[in-house]
Amino acid sequence: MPDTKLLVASRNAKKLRELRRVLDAAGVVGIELVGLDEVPPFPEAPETGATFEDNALAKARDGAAATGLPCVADDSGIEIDALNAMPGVLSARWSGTHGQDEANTALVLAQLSDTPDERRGAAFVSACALVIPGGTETVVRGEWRGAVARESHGENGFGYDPIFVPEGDGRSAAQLSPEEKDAASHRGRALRTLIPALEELAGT
Ligand SMILES: O=P(O)(O)OP(=O)(O)OP(=O)(O)OC[C@H]1O[C@@H](n2cnc3c(O)ncnc32)[C@H](O)[C@@H]1O
Ligand SMILES: [Mg+2]
Repeated sequence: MPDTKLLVASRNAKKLRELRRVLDAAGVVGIELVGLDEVPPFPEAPETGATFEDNALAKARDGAAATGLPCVADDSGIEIDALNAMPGVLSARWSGTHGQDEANTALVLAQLSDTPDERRGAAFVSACALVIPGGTETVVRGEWRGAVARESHGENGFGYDPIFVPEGDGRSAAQLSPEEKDAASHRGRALRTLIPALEELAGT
């Protein structure tokens, strides 16, 4: 039986690499991951949902509708206690332009410049949606608790990783190896709860 193609609908290359790594590590046999660059371009709804779940579902629905393939998508961000859980769904464009990781982290560090250690709590959140054309829709959430550092450290990962220090670790998320991050991260946690739905999709 040929592998079931699963479209992974993300245009963030570093996030896509993580999505693929976690799904591969999950060892779900019978699934072939397909990237957006392997399918004809299609219009994507703006990410204007109020929640990570709304946005993840919109991205996965768009991908499934445009290609007829089962589609998984992630919407994620950082929720900072001292900013009333912002940037949240605005994480990618917090500094005003989409995907400017350094500008986003610099702005957050400036906003928390006088925030004491005990009030620098934060959590990464990932909502992952799996939409099967003519079939089920599954949305799951993973969270990763930590704190916002006072300066950037580390070269790994992407986005806010250099200023996020996971609970129980003195290093930033950008100082973790990819495997260490996947084992603990919001995205790893969310995707691992999708495994039963993925195994059902693969017919295994
Ligand atoms: O929507 P897609 O195409 O998947 O790509 P994106 O980068 O726009 O992704 P989101 O809309 O989900 O925004 C996620 C933003 O939240 C931040 N973020 C999400 N996951 C992260 C992680 O694991 N480490 C660091 N920052 C993360 C980072 O700034 C991302 O740009
Ligand atoms: Mg996005």
